[in-house]
Amino acid sequence: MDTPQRLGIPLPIATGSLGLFVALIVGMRFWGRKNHMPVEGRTVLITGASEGMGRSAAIQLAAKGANVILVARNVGRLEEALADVKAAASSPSTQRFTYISADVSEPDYASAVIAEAIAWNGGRSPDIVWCVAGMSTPLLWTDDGALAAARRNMDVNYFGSAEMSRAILREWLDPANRTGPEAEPKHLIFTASVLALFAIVGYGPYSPSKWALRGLAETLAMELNLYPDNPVKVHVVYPATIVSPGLERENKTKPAITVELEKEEPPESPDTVARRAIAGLERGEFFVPVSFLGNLMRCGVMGGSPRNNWVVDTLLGWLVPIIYFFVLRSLNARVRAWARKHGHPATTAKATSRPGTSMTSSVIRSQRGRSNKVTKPGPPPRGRNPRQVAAHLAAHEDHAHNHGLPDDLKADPGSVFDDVRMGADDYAAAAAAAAVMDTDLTEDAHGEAEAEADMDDGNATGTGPPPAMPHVDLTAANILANGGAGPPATAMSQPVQDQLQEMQQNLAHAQHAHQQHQHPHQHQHQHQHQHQHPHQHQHQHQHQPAAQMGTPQQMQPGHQPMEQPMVKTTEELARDSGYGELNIESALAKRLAREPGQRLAQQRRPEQVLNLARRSNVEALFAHIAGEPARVPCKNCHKGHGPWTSCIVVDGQMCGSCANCWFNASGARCSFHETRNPQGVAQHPAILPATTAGLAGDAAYRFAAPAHPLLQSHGSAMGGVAHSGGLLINNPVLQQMVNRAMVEVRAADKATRQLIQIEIAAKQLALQIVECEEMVNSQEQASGPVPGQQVMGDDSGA
Ligand SMILES: NC(=O)C1=CN([C@@H]2O[C@H](COP(=O)(O)OP(=O)(O)OC[C@H]3O[C@@H](n4cnc5c(N)ncnc54)[C@H](OP(=O)(O)O)[C@@H]3O)[C@@H](O)[C@H]2O)C=CC1
Ligand SMILES: CCCCCCCCCCCCCCCC(=O)[C@@H](N)CO
Repeated sequence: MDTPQRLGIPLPIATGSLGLFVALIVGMRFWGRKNHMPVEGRTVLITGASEGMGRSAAIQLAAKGANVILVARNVGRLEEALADVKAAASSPSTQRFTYISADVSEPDYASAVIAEAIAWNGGRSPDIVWCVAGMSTPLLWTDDGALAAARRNMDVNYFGSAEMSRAILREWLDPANRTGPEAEPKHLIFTASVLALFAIVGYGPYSPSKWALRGLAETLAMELNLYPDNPVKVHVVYPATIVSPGLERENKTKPAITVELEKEEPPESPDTVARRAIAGLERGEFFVPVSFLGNLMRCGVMGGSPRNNWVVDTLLGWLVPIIYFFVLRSLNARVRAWARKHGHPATTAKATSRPGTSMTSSVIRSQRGRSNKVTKPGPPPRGRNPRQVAAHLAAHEDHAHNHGLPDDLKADPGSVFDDVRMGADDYAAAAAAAAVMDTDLTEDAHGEAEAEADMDDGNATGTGPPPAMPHVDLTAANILANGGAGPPATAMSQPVQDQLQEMQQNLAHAQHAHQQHQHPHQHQHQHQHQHQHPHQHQHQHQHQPAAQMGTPQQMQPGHQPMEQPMVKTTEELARDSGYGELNIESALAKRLAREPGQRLAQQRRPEQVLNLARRSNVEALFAHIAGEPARVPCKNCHKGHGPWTSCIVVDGQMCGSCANCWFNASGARCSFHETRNPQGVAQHPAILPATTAGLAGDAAYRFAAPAHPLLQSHGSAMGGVAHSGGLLINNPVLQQMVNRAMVEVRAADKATRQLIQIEIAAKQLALQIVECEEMVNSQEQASGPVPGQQVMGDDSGA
């Protein structure tokens, strides 16, 4: 009775409530003895089964005759746990055990896990799924990293279980898997915490994830009534403190006041908690508390929750407010007393186990490369008043997820991508910080690798390698620009634009074969394409000599074996770009001339004749062909200066300037050059790490062949025009573009890849919409509306 007294509950009330509780529980025993969750011969899948309560549950269920599938990330620990589970089996000859390594915080992890489990289980889904995997990062809400920790806790605790529950329910509830209402129900078990019922200071990053879980579980408890022929029972376990490896980890960031208050609920061993939880599950409870206080808390929050027992729950429910009357007064008084004694939490970081400094260093440590808005300003200077410090921390962190994009857009459209990337960096750093909290503080050798893995998963939510979708830098934007009355096209876009224009014109022509009013230039395209085999296809861009593709021979890489990479040297591409004999004199020019070229040089003003007698201008030309595109163009290129259409840099060359600014001016005006430090180029955040090596023999070209969705969508937009297939794919410019994209994507880290994908998706959407608009417009412009059927007819006739 020590606890209630410390909580300020008068003894009579404490004994009274306990007596009532015990009487009711004892009473319960008489009218509910059936085992509602037999496990013998059933298959149980448990996430978070390699340590702590999950591991104990796995062992105990094995001892009751279950087949068990353990899920966690770390294979070494899974193997150890698996051995323990096997050793506990009641009939080792018939029971089967396995593990699956998976990270529950990965989006879409669960369906693969369930598929693997079903395959292992002879085609049958597990009968019981218990989501135990979880983590906790206790922090005061204004502590550094609390928001990042909250996201991470949500990803693991809530989404980890949410995804799993969805994957298994889609199996269980499949009409094909009907068992009828009388069949033994499946069991879906969530693991929350008493902190989902009763909040205490310091669990801001954690409690909501468990509250969310409860919200989901109760929703499902009702939703499952929709499937009387696929009976499934939902349960939620509400442990209090479990003495587990997880507890050790969370204690490293736990505020001292939290440590103090949670002493009210005595810690239990994982085995005890698992045993009580299984007992509750066998009693058929929805709401599975595993301690006295846990049960009281449960009765205090019932609301519309399913009842374990209407009589007990109702009576205790009446009692709990009276208990809370004392408990809450006591707890809050203690927190206030704590504050009086220890002062503002921000100033007591050093004196206690508060994580202030270590958290900050975690963030810095796990950060890669550039500084960002989370880490840049560093810890607040000492000597500020505590309120300012707290305000600083809070404002600072909120800012990280709160960019004023519209304003930025107004100020400088070119900065949008940069800004978005900064946002992602912030998130990456935040996730990294959380990841470090999650695992890096563990003592074992896995820590580092896990932190890395976690960090990656924070950076990039996608699973597996990114699809082989090239980053079509700028191209789609230019197509868009071309589609509307937009700004003039820039890098690499003109040939693509032309191709698309041709295709659209072909389409238009097919639709309106007798249309008279044609621009001569367009007309020419049409006549050229109309009856030609795609590989003989040749186009003449009179307005764009610099972008000439060279001879028809060069335009037909499709005739080469696909495995053979088509890589030209920079010098060859310079020639292909329309620059004749060049004096290659300087060392840089000589070196670049031999390097694999990345692109054709396209002039902003095609008619302009460049002075290539100047040695550095040849360097600039070669650099433009051989270099890497700057992530964000320099100010000059952004404004449209310089001879060529894109901003290209060569790592460590041209004093850091881009090729355009090197031309004629030796880089003097280039904003990359401002530091006058050649090394600065590679470090400039706007520039990707340059990786020009290794294109020869690169499989890049093979990836060029499977049509990029962008191209496919145009192919299909052709609506059946015969030669749409080979049109774009055989274009060397496109192949260069794909090769370059390969280089860029290989060099990109996960966060950048995600952004690349987002960018692509955004552009594709835009493209689709604009094309759709154009299609509609062109149909309207034609001699009256043309019904779709007729168009098809015309096509097939063409
Ligand atoms: N300890 C406590 O005081 C309390 C804990 N709880 C909850 O009870 C459950 C068990 O806690 P506890 O016994 O402390 O567990 P531990 O923290 O000791 O063990 C966690 C288990 O989950 C696995 N896991 C963690 N993160 C992931 C992930 N991202 N993907 C897959 N598996 C993961 C771990 O393996 P690996 O790291 O290899 O992936 C390990 O097997 C958790 O949900 C926890 O939130 C509730 C109340 C109190
Ligand atoms: C009628 C109700 C009376 C209420 C008394 C309140 C006493 C406070 C006990 C708080 C216990 C906190 C355990 C945290 C477990 C957990 O989930 C973390 N370890 C995270 O892993």
